[in-house]
Amino acid sequence: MEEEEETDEKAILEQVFGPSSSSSSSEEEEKWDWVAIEKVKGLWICSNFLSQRHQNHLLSAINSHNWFTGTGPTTSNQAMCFGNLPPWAHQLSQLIHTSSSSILPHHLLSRDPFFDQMIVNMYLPGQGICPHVDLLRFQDAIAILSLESSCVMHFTPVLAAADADNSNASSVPVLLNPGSLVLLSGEARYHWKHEINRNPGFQLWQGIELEQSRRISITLRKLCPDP
Ligand SMILES: O=C(O)CCC(=O)C(=O)O
Ligand SMILES: [Fe+2]
Repeated sequence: MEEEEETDEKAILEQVFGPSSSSSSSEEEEKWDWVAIEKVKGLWICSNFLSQRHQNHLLSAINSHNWFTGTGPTTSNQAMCFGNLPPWAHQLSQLIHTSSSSILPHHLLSRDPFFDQMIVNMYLPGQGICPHVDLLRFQDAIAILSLESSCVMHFTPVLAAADADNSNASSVPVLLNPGSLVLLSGEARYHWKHEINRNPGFQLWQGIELEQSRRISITLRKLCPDP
């Protein structure tokens, strides 16, 4: 990483999460190890996007909205924001922008705001999301931050999806651990479906079934301009 980028990174992290205390400074040294998922062009994962302290900070910001604290059958498991994001989400968006400056094409990085729509999803063990391509009302470059519980997200080519055997064979698993950020752009965003199946037996990573607890995800996207 260039020296200037490192300074940027530190400044934004401090702006978002406050200055790091010396006791936790070694844990705070996030280097943003972006890994390209080879089989899915435009799919990137950064497993160490947020330290534990930074994850806790975000979780308390989310909890302060009381989105998921209701009881009974009408309890919501999703919160959506359009346009004006809460300050913590706006800052997270800036952090994602800085961190992805060497990955995303310039025409995506130069848009302002970078993201203007957010969904926060809360999944209990066993709950996931069916295979889908995100709606075309959203532009390219979608970011998903994971908190609390790990899960495996599967990517399947849109064209293979109709043929069950073929789609299983070409499905690409990606581990989303807490604190990780996944970026979908280009082919990964438009030509691959993504899915999280948390039914018993499906959350396998390297042959071992993941232990599940509540999972929270923050999805950030940018709306297309009105036609
Ligand atoms: O919760 C996640 O990790 C994925 C959410 C998602 O794919 C969506 O909201 O379109
Ligand atoms: Fe999605």
